[in-house]
Amino acid sequence: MERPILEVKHFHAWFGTHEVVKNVNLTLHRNEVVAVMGPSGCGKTTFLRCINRMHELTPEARTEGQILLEGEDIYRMSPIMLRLRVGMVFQRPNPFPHMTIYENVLAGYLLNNIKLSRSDKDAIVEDALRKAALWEEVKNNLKKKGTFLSGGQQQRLCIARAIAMKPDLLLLDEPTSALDPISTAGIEELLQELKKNYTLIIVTHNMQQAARVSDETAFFYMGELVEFAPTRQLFTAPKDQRTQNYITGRFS
Ligand SMILES: Nc1ncnc2c1ncn2[C@@H]1O[C@H](COP(=O)(O)OP(=O)(O)OP(=O)(O)O)[C@@H](O)[C@H]1O
Repeated sequence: MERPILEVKHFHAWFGTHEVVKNVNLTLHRNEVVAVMGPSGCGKTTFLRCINRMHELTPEARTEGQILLEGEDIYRMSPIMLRLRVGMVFQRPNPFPHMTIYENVLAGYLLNNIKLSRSDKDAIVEDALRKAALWEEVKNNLKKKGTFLSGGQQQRLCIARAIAMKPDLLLLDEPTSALDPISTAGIEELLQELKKNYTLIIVTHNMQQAARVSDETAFFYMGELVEFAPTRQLFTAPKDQRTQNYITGRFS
């Protein structure tokens, strides 16, 4: 069997003395969509931010344990190199306002001073925008600012920006929570396409969304990974009472 893309081993995260991720163990394989679900404040975003080492940017934040990306300990890599391999899409679409659509897609290269020929740039921009299902809508407006797009289009632009770097792993933190239902459906459809080429971890509050888009679901409660299972199994036959309580709406 091929090596897992991500292995999380006895992993903890703190803000000061407050432990918000508690002894998480998890193994992820390629070309899967994994949903991370759980009540507000249970540590979903913090966990995601540990995977690309953004957590440590907060003063007083610390971690313990291991996260291996293709067998390599991410806490022994340079955070900059790691973030080239682990893309992130945030809750609110955040294209760079001073950049054109074209430059936004290439932002990871531009900001890291990675030199490319004009033809390479054109090819990367077209490929990433096609994969993000945005090319047809913007191909004649590449010199316009990214902020001129609708919210759903801006989020697809942010996805294009992340996949332009050809990441091993794409992290999405509630990527549809600021979008209307039609844009949300568009992004969910896109996730199914993206999984052919990428491994995705999506934090979501929305159980229906987790059920629709993911192959596996991780249920967090008060910092603990309570249950990690194929999505259908987790929703139809949860093993833990806390998962059962959550999916039947006994707490939110
Ligand atoms: N910058 C911070 N400094 C201190 N504590 C924080 C910080 N960010 C989050 N926390 C705390 O860490 C815990 C986990 O927060 P986190 O945002 O990871 O949860 P979440 O499950 O993603 O919540 P939500 O679904 O509401 O976004 C919470 O108790 C929160 O108050």
